[in-house]
Amino acid sequence: MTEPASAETASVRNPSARLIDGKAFAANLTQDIAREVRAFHDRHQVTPGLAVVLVGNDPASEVYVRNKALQTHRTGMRSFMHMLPETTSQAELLALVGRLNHDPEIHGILVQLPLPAGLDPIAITNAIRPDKDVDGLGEVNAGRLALGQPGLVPCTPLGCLMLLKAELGELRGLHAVVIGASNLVGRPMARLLLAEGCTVTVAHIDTRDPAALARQADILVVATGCNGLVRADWIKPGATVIDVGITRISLPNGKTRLVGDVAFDEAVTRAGRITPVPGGVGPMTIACLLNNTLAAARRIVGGAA
Ligand SMILES: NC(=O)C1=CN([C@@H]2O[C@H](COP(=O)(O)OP(=O)(O)OC[C@H]3O[C@@H](n4cnc5c(N)ncnc54)[C@H](OP(=O)(O)O)[C@@H]3O)[C@@H](O)[C@H]2O)C=CC1
Ligand SMILES: Nc1nc(=O)c2c([nH]1)NC[C@@H]1CN(c3ccc(C(=O)N[C@@H](CCC(=O)O)C(=O)O)cc3)C=[N+]21
Repeated sequence: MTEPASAETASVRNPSARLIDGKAFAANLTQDIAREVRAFHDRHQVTPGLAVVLVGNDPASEVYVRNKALQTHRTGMRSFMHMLPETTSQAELLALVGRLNHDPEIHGILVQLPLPAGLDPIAITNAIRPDKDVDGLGEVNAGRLALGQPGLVPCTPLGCLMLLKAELGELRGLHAVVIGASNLVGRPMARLLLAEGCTVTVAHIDTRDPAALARQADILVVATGCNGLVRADWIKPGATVIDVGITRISLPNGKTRLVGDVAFDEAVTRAGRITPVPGGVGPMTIACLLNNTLAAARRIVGGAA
C-alpha cells in the first residue's frame, strides 16, 4: 500500500492534477434549467412539479433531500415532500405512489432509497408511472437504457457522464472501469459508458484484484460506499477519477465530514483529473434530477420526446 501523501506534496509531484468542479458545473446547469422552466411556463402555463418520498430516516437520503429542496425552488419548479414514518406499510406506500401517478401537478416522482426493511424497493419503483420515473430506476426506463433507447436515465450516472464529456470530449475507445454494480449507480453508469463507445469493466464485491483492473482505466468511476477504498496505486497516471461515494465520518473534534470512496490526498498525485467530495458528483445528481423533471414535464404536457 502507498503511504498517504499530503495535498501539498501532491501538487508538487503532479502539478497537472485538476479538480473537476461539479458544484460549478451543476450551478450552470441549474441556471439553464431555470430559464427553460420559465419558457415552459410561458408556453403551457404549467410549472413542473417534483414529488419526493422519504420513508424513515436514512442519513444519506436526508442530505440529498435537503439539497434538492433548495435547488428545486431555485429553478422555479415546485417540490412536494412526503415524509412517511419508518412503520409505513407497502400498501400505504403503493397507495401514495398511485395518487402521485394521477396527480396532474406532479411530473416527477422519486422514492428515496434505501427503504426500511419490509418494503420492496423493486415493486415500489416499478409502481411509478414510467413517464414520471425521474430516477430512471423502474424496469421500463432501466430496460430502455440497457437497450440503448431513449428514456429517463438515473441522475447520478447521468451527472457523471456530463462531467466526463465536458472534461474529455469524445469518450469512444477509452477504457472505463466502474467499481460498484448497484442498480442506482454502477450498472446504469456502465451502460451509459458502453453507449458512448467505451470499453467497460465492472468490478464488484467478488471481483478478484480490483486494483489491477482499476490501473488499466482511462476513466475510473467508484461507487461502493467504502470510504478510502481506492488508493494512489489503483490509478493509472493521468486517469480521470470520478468519486461517487459519500460517507459521513466523525472527526476527533466532534464534527463530521463527508468523504468519498477514493483516498483523495494520494489519488490527486496520480490522477489527471478528479472529482472532490463534497462538491463533485453530489451536486450533479441534483441538477440532473431537475433536468429529468423538466424533461418529464415536457413529455407529459407538451408531448415532446
Ligand atoms: N454522490 C451522489 O450523488 C450519490 C452518492 N451515492 C453514494 O455512492 C455509494 C454507492 O452507492 P450505491 O451504489 O447506492 O451503494 P450500494 O451499496 O447499493 O452498492 C455498492 C456496490 O459496490 C460494491 N462494493 C461494495 N464494497 C466493495 C468493495 N470493497 N470492492 C468492490 N465493490 C464493492 C457492491 O457489491 P455487491 O453488490 O456485490 O455487494 C455494490 O455493487 C454510497 O457511498 C452512496 O452514499 C449514491 C447515490 C448518489
Ligand atoms: N431514489 C434515490 N435516488 C438517489 O439518487 C439517491 C437515493 N435514492 N438515496 C440516497 C442517495 C444519495 N444521493 C445523494 C445525492 C446528492 C448529494 C449531495 O448533494 N451531495 C453534496 C453534499 C453537500 C453537503 O451536504 O455538504 C456534495 O457531494 O457536494 C448527496 C447524496 C442520492 N441518492
